[in-house]
Amino acid sequence: MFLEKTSPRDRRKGWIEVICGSMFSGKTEELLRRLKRARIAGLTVEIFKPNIDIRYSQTHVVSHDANSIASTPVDASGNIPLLCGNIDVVGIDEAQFFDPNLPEVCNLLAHQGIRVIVAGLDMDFKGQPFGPMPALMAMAEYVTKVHAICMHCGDLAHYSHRLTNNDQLLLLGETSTYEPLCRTCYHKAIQSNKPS
Ligand SMILES: Nc1ncnc2c1ncn2[C@@H]1O[C@H](COP(=O)(O)OP(=O)(O)O)[C@@H](O)[C@H]1O
Ligand SMILES: Cc1cn([C@H]2C[C@H](O)[C@@H](COP(=O)(O)O)O2)c(=O)[nH]c1=O
Ligand SMILES: [Zn+2]
Repeated sequence: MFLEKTSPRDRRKGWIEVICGSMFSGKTEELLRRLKRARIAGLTVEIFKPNIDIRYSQTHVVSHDANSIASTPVDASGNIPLLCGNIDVVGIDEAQFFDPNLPEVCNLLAHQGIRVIVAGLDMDFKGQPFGPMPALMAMAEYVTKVHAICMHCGDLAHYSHRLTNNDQLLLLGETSTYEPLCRTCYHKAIQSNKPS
């Protein structure tokens, strides 16, 4: 389990944490856990998400287990620093949907002494790296990969298999549209979807 760095002599030293994995792997739960602990520690926390993420709520970050925290929806990563005056910790969910500038924005905030915690899908439904996530993972001090349970065999899952024929990258959804699968079951599912 990720434990916060205690830095009594470095209170203004920032860093980046990334929480990544497939859908249903617990990214949002882990983000909420870290943010709630930061608040318990008396730190000021601000939470952002892309404004296209309206799956469960327009204004809150909500996990599949219905845990939630109020957030500010933004349409571009460049708006985040404008809303971060006097903030100790910044949380960002659904980072895969942000523009390519998000890693630089996170770097800027971390250089300013802010702890930045970013959660997002590392791969899209095709198994390809998703949006700004690979760059964020490269730039972060700490990367935590969490895993769901494969819906076909019960092993650890790290793919998000899409259950519909829609080929667009952006398709909001939950259990009726996606299932987490392990490598073996994902490849079997993809092969059986291919026209023969
Ligand atoms: N196949 C699955 N594997 C693991 N958790 C699942 C699965 N299906 C549903 N869940 C639920 O999803 C929760 C995680 O939700 P959440 O943190 O929102 O995930 P993520 O943000 O990674 O999509 C788990 O605590 C569990 O209750
Ligand atoms: C794989 C994949 C997912 N999405 C969408 C589906 C959900 O609305 C979010 C991911 O949410 P979660 O918190 O990780 O469960 O992303 C998408 O648009 N495209 C994809 O390829
Ligand atoms: Zn499996």
